[in-house]
Amino acid sequence: MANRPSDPNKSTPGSLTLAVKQQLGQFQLAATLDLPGSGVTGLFGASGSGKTSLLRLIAGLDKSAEGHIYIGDRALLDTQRGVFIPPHRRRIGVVFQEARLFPHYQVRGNLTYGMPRHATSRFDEIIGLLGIEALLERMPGTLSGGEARRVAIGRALLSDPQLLLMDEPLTGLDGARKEELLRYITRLTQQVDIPVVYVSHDPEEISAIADHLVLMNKGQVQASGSLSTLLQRFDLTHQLGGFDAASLLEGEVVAHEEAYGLTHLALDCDHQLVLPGTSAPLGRRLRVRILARDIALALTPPTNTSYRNQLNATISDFTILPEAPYTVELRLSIGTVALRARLTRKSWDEMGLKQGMQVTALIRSVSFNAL
Ligand SMILES: Nc1ncnc2c1ncn2[C@@H]1O[C@H](COP(=O)(O)OP(=O)(O)OP(=O)(O)O)[C@@H](O)[C@H]1O
Repeated sequence: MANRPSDPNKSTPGSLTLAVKQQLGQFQLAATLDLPGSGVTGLFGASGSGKTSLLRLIAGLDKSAEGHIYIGDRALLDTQRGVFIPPHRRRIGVVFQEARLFPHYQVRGNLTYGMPRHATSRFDEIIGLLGIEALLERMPGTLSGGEARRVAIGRALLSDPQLLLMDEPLTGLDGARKEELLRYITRLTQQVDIPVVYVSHDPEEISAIADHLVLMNKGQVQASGSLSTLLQRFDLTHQLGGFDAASLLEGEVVAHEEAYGLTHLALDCDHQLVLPGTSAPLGRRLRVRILARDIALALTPPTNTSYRNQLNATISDFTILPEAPYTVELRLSIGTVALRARLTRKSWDEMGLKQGMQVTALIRSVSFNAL
């Protein structure tokens, strides 16, 4: 079990530390975690892996666990010391799959319910970030699903929490509403300095929002670390999306080709990517996602191709996973940046590829998904 932060000087303010055990019928949750005190942690795992159960324990909605949960050096639960802080005193904001608004209060009343006086100054900023200014006098029953969730997020934030928990907040929304709400949530998490634990079983959603990833499997924490690092791990390929194994790259917008609708992104090394045009201003940092299966390799830089991205790369590692014996999983390094790729075993053999070889990674610009 993880150590309790007994020395307050050693615990990071706001960081969540827990080691809990709970029996739920046949299911046993046994989770040990130490999360960063800022940014977004994606809590990811198959259906029934224990994500919601863990979130309920953190929020204090379930009393039947043993162990401890701390935020910094503040105990929320410590069964050895007989500590259980009730949910309303934990200073944790919770957003569930459904909005759970009070039906007889206007949106404004829902937002200000439970808002401490010192949070009043944040009201305008938060409703602005969530784009709900025009909804304040409406009744919850008249809101769309996406609007109601934005109000629920606003209410959770205005309760002045030290931690925000979100349990699949996009569930049940259609494609366009989902994207819109994801954009609001991403913007919010970038501007509001409160750590967020975000539960989802959608790899793309997690890639868009999370900095840190916790992978749950059968009630246990299988892996915890920075999202981009865990995405590079071959052994987690299956759990992290399988066929959709991807890499996250981050860079700075350095040029727009208006006439062709293309944007140039400088990676953290000497390389540039060309992607579909974005409205991001020059100098803005952008995160892009690229699927392993969208990368092709050539032994020498080809001429006359339609690939807009031709990057000098080194094969840093490779493996053949038992569940996919006819494909080769590769890790490429492009300067300091790591990139996952996947080839058929036949291409690997015919090209005579080996670890340490220099190759050219070919990527069509349309394959990049700006997040
Ligand atoms: N009160 C309970 N009694 C018995 N079993 C329970 C109880 N609560 C949860 N479980 C079981 O614990 C397991 C984990 O459930 P949990 O809802 O935490 O999973 P999850 O990862 O959030 O899944 P999903 O992605 O489907 O929401 C499931 O097998 C569930 O049936």
